[in-house]
Amino acid sequence: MHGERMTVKKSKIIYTLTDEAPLLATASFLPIVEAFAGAAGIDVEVSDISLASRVLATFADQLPDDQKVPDALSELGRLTQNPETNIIKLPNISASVPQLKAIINELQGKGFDIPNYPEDPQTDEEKALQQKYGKVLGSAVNPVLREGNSDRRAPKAVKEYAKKNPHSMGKWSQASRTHVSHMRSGDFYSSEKSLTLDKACKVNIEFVAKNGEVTVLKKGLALQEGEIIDSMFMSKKQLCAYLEDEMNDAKETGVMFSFHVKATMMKVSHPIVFGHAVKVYYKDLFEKHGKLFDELGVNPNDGLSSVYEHIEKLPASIKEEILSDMHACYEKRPELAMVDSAKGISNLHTPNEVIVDASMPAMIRAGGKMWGPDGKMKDTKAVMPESTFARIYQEIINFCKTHGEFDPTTMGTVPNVGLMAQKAEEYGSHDKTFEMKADGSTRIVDEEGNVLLEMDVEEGDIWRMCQVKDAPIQDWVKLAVKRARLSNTPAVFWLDKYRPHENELIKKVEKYLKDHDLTGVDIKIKSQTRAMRYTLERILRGKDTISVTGNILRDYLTDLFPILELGTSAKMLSIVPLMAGGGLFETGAGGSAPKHVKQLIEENHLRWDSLGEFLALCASLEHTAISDGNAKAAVLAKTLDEATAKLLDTGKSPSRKTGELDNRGSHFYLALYWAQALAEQTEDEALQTHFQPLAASLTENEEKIVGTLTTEQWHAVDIGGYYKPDVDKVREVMRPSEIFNEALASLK
Ligand SMILES: NC(=O)C1=CN([C@@H]2O[C@H](COP(=O)(O)OP(=O)(O)OC[C@H]3O[C@@H](n4cnc5c(N)ncnc54)[C@H](OP(=O)(O)O)[C@@H]3O)[C@@H](O)[C@H]2O)C=CC1
Ligand SMILES: O=C(O)CCC(=O)C(=O)O
Ligand SMILES: [Mg+2]
Repeated sequence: MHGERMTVKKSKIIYTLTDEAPLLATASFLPIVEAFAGAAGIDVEVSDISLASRVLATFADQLPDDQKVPDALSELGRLTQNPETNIIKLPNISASVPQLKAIINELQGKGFDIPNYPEDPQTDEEKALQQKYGKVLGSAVNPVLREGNSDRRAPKAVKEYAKKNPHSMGKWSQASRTHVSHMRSGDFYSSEKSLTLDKACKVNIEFVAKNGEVTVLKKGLALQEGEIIDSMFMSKKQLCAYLEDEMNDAKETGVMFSFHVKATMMKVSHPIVFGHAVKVYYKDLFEKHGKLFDELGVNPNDGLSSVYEHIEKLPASIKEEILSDMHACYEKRPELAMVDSAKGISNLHTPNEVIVDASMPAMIRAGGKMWGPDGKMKDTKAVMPESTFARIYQEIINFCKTHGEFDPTTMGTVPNVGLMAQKAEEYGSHDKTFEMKADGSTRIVDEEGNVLLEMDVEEGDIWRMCQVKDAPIQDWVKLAVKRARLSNTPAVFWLDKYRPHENELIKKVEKYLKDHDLTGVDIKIKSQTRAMRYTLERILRGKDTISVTGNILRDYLTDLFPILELGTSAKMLSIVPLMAGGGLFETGAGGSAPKHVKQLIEENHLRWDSLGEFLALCASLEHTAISDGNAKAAVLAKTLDEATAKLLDTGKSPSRKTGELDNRGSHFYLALYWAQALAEQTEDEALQTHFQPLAASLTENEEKIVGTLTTEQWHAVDIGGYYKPDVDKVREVMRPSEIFNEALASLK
């Protein structure tokens, strides 16, 4: 033997089941993945990390056996530490409280005996329950799985396609009144303090009241040597004064008001900020009915929807008075940007419908406009209280006003290398974020009693601690150098030396860059506004620039540039090389597109584009080929790449319009082109023979299959639920072509 026989390990890819549009798309695409991957000896295992599954897993101990659900997310989290792990991760809902209440309602209606969410817990039992539900709230999935830094980019074929087939871009006028507003003091940026630990230690987070009484907010937090920690707060007083000023300014100057936060991902701090915006906008309403609202359990952090929800139970006359007082606010306040102007749903309705990473780029792509209450697109004052990152948007708006909108046929591309691993920076601050109950000071104290960081705070301030470990920073610098070298593209670290946290980061970046051979690579460090300006000057000239950023800018920039360059961030390749050696392949850089579900249910058309899934699958197969020595997987990856390019070239991506090719149709074409490419290649004869019958039958039946997939549209369909749709009903809707289904089944 002498090791001559090549041993091929059994390979496995884990495919996640998530929510909304991507879950529906999976019902159609997963059978294709299973059929094709099976030919290379790859098992495709599913892992249900949907919001529904996560809620049910939380209460597994109190559900009957036939309703118990395993804790798939924790298991996946454990697997990220295993070098053999290969996960394809689709976008999932990061739930706000109103969404959590809606899903609890749906699950209870389906016979799952789970408790209501205690919004205002009084007893210890209710407090424990709120904590339990807290684990599924907000961005509860991504931080668990992202045990590596982020590499997001537009693949060459996708960028070329966008250049040849540009999406529409709204016109930017120099007379546009759109601008970004942020706090000038009293925000996290203004108060931030930061340091790098010279030795490992354990710390407590403490609040010291004016009378000297100490409350431990968090106990025994273990920190590593070389870790950067920060302490910062946002002043409630200054935030509310700022919001009042900005609303008055918008009213006086006749510009619309829009509010952009990330209440889903920044699940503790931003709902509070959002709640202040609601209370300030509807100040008269809350002043007059505040006591009643408190009794009813209205929570402004859940948006105006909470007022609507709770006044339902009131007698008609009181309800009408409240609604009339609510409408009176609109007379005094500026127009609000809308989510759905037909239904009167505004930007302040719920905290999850306007999410900054997607909302600002969509506005910039539309020429600086958002929908107004009258259903018309208008200029807006985009309010983003926290100044740390808001300034990049003003910079790009200035640029668009001067140079006009970007031209997708000529503009360069901006890939991103993002610091993300091990819950880096603000992203991991949720369990260290506190709303201050009184005036006093907060401090981070080590076990020897040394105060590491301390600051004075007032009642209502939002204080938080962030941390970033040293190993992820080293890995991030390495990834940046690697991407710069492999793509022969300049890389810019977007770091601001006047921000204490980033000043600490700069020291480490400068140190760790020395570990690499930098000959021939162009690496710079620039403050955020300068980095933005530099990158935009280059984009305009068709030049590419890698942005190397911290976690929040990773999120912002990987929607911003793709939406301008490609029309959507769904077309991004989104790789997370896990630090333990495995691979996490995310599909696109966007979310779960709730609007798409509505169109499917009403008109049986799913406009979700699975290009992100195709790209992730290809990268996952390439990873399998290398890590498992699976040569067939390499052939599958190569042919999938060809099929994806052909799908783009032949215009078989889903259309937005009902009656035209949709998600299901585009999956058919991917399968057809992939089978044809496999049947034609000669690198692996067994695969060639295996796929020839499928290629022949799909080619022969193209018209019939596509006919079924498109003519069935235009009528309402029932999928038996929103958060936990019925599996059989979804299958029926998403896989309507028997001929296609049988052809795939015959491959096994
Ligand atoms: N990786 C993850 O898990 C992420 C999850 N999220 C979560 O997703 C949900 C929705 O977030 P939201 O901010 O609305 O952002 P989305 O990215 O879901 O939606 C914004 C818009 O982008 C377009 N879009 C996104 N993906 C696709 C796709 N595959 N094909 C075609 N168009 C696409 C759609 O435009 P149009 O309607 O014009 O067709 C959509 O309405 C939230 O619960 C959020 O927390 C958000 C980001 C990442
Ligand atoms: O985790 C989330 O809530 C959103 C993640 C996101 O928007 C991103 O990674 O781009
Ligand atoms: Mg994002």
